Parts: sequence; structure tokens; C-alpha cells
Amino acid sequence: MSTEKQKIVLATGNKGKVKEFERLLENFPYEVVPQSAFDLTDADETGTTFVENAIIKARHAAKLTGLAAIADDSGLAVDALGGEPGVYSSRYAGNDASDQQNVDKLLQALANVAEENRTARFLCVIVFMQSAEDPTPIICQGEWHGHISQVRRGEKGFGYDPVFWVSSQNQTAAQLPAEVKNRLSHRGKAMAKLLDCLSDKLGLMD
Ligand SMILES: O=c1nc[nH]c2c1ncn2[C@H]1C[C@H](O)[C@@H](COP(=O)(O)OP(=O)(O)OP(=O)(O)O)O1
Ligand SMILES: [Mg+2]
Repeated sequence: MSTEKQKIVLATGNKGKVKEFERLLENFPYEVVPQSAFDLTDADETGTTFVENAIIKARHAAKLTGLAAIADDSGLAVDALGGEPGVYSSRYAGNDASDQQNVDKLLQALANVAEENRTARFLCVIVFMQSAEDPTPIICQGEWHGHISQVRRGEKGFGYDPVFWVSSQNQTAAQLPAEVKNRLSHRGKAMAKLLDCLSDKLGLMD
């Protein structure tokens, strides 16, 4: 019998996510291959929820590769902005906005908001689909609470990390070592739940 692990595609075009998933998936019962290895087009994120967009991305990658797929849809919800940019976090400053432009726009939007009202949370939905037709995808979520700082700090991570202040660590997310971010983050928490659900589903618990 072959002991080779089943291949699975990681349906994201975001290199920062790929790096985090490489660590998070160390004990995963599949061989995970990023979508860049397949030259996939990006899926159209037409959903209005993280759940819909994560399913769209996973289904798209599963359809084009014929493999099982994992996708992550995530974003930043800022209380003083009524939850924006939310599902639209990667397009906050425009359709092809860079992380830098998105962070600039966020700092501008919060320019007159006092320290105590700059609360925010990162949200992440991870979807696992056995195939593009899987009628019961596994859907797991995680949240990470913090504050939006006035200035950028740190070079690690990606996206809004340089302005996401984590008070328990007295640092921004971009200053945290990768293993610490993975332990605390919305993505780390969602992934831990996914591992639990998959273990149940695949009977890998014992
Ligand atoms: O841990 C994080 N640290 C900092 N920023 C983060 C994080 N997690 C999500 N974010 C931000 C980045 C982006 O502005 C949006 C995700 O958008 P989202 O559509 O899910 O990802 P994406 O377009 O970068 O790549 P893809 O859709 O191919 O997975 O939220
Ligand atoms: Mg996206």
C-alpha cells in the first residue's frame, strides 16, 4: 500500500498566508501544494461574507486541479468604522491596492479616532473541500482582537500587521515571531479547529 500523502491545493495567491500555512500545516495529513504550482487564475470573490468567499476560492481551485482544496478568506473589522473594511479588506484602497495603500487609507480613516476607540479584530474563515462538488465542506473560523496603532511598527507578516497592536505582547502583529502570531492569530485559531474537525471526519483521532 502506498504511504504517500494525498495532495491538496492551498487556494491562495497571498504569499504571506502561504508562509503561515506552511507552519500551520506541519502535522496535516495531506501534502499541501500552493496554487502557484498550478498556475491558477484567482477566483472572483463575489461573496458578501468570508464564508462565501472562502468556499468560492476553494471550489475554484478544486475544480481546476481535481484535488481537494483549502482556502482562507480573512480581513480586518474596525469598530470605529462600523466593521469596515471587513470582507473588502484586500480591496479597501481600490481593486489592485497594495498592503501599503490599504494601511495608509486605514490610518487616514482613523486619524481623528482616539486610542480607546481604535479597537479592531482580524477574522478568518478556512474552508476544506474534498472536491469541487463536496456537499459538506468543513468551515472553521477564528478571531483575533487588537487595536489599530497610529504608526507602523515591524517588518514581519503582511497586510495590516504593522498597525495591528497586540496588547498582551506589547507589539504589533508585524513584530511577533511567526510561531507567536500563529498561536494567537485568527488564522491559527481557525486552523486548529480545522485540524480537529478533519481528525473527527477522517477518524484520525486514535
Ligand atoms: O494575518 C493577517 N495579517 C494582516 N493582514 C491580514 C491578515 N489576514 C488577513 N489580512 C488582510 C490582508 C488582506 O487585505 C485581507 C485578506 O483578503 P483575502 O481576500 O482573504 O486574501 P488575499 O486577497 O490577500 O489573497 P487570497 O484571496 O488569494 O487568499 O485581510
Ligand atoms: Mg482575495
